[in-house]
Amino acid sequence: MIKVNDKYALPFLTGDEQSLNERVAKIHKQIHEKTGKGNDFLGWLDLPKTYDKEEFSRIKKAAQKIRNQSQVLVVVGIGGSYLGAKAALEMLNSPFKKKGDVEVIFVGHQLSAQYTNELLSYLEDKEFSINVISKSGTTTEPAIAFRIMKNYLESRYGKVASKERIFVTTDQSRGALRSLTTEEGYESFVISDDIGGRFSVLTAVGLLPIAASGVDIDQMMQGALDAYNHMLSLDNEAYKYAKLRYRLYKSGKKIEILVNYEPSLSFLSEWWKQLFAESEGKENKALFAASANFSTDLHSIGQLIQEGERNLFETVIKIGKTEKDQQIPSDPNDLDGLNYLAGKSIQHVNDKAFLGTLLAHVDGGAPNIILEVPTINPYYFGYTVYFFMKAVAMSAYLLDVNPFDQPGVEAYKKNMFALLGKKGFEELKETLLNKLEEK
Ligand SMILES: O=P(O)(O)OC[C@H]1O[C@](O)(CO)[C@@H](O)[C@@H]1O
Repeated sequence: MIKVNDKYALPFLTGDEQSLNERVAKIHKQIHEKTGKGNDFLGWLDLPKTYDKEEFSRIKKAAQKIRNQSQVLVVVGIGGSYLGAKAALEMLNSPFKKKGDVEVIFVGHQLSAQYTNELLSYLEDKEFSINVISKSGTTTEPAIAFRIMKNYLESRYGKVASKERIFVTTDQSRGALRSLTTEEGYESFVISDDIGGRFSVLTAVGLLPIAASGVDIDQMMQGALDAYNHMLSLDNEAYKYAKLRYRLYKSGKKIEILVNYEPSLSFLSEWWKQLFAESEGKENKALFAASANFSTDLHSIGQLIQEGERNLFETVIKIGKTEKDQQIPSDPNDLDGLNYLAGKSIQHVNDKAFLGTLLAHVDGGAPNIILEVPTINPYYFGYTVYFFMKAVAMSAYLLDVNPFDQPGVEAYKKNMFALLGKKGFEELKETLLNKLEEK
């Protein structure tokens, strides 16, 4: 299980814990009785127990089909329809491509012409399939990418054979992607109405690309189920984390940096950023969700964490033990002076880097919350994502905002549509053009 170590955060805390505990108890009831703000988006809460087993086995079959017919799986999606799968793949697969592996490549998570063009060239001599993921089916970035990828796929395999290579994950009945799927007869999977994008990694949204890459999704769901059970009662580690970050926020901290000491966790942090920032960042509230990869970033933003404005704290994901380790060899000449480490492992050095940094940053006035995760495997991916989802629900409710909407994301979209000349946005276009011309 994940343990929250608060030893290095407690000295920085102010505020009355008793009254906070009473609020937490009330919110816990609200979450489980589904009576709080946005309560129609709590489908993720019981999912590890109630997920559709029939669809789950269909996902595994589709993943196998993709593995049989493709060298590359192109996954089209953005935000919650991208980050969860990306986080799992980075965390659980080797950073170096192995012969025979299905390579999963994402597109539609930005609007880069260069990237899209390079991808098309890369696919030229490879067998590939597409998994397009969009709950709304209308998000501009993936919609454009899918149109381009589908065109290219059909030019390669023909329209009929392409149908065997397109896998759609979208809403059950609404949206452009659902209509297209029904019309073309693509194999499809459902994102249920009561699960928002950033809470969807344990649905087909995450499961299909993750399974296609060869990761054991049974283990992943087992981890999520255990987390679900460990976090059913009021006294749980997710709420402990939520309370700590809330109290740090209330004592004046404005930035939370999620820190890891394993590069394979860097996209878990990207997933976490969306989860916390979209859930909490509203009504002029919330901690800024940032991330850092150590020891890499100790040689860049480490200086600021140590001595910059004291408006931040760190939440460190500490992995107990990695599956693989590497010994440092002895050298007869010892010109680099490293023989004092000969026979020691890199893991050992990394552990000392963690401890040294922890003490230095805490001494420098940066509180540290430590999340102790035993190891990196599919089980702990499932466990960790459920832990964070439960934590963010509590944390956002403590801020008294709706954890499950994201109204602010529409602002850039509207402006972009207007500037692109989309029908219905003519007036806004005028206003924007005037603004751009103002000196
Ligand atoms: O799956 P969709 O509907 O394409 O949305 C993708 C992402 O866009 C957002 O709605 C924000 O625009 C996210 O919440 C979501 O994860």
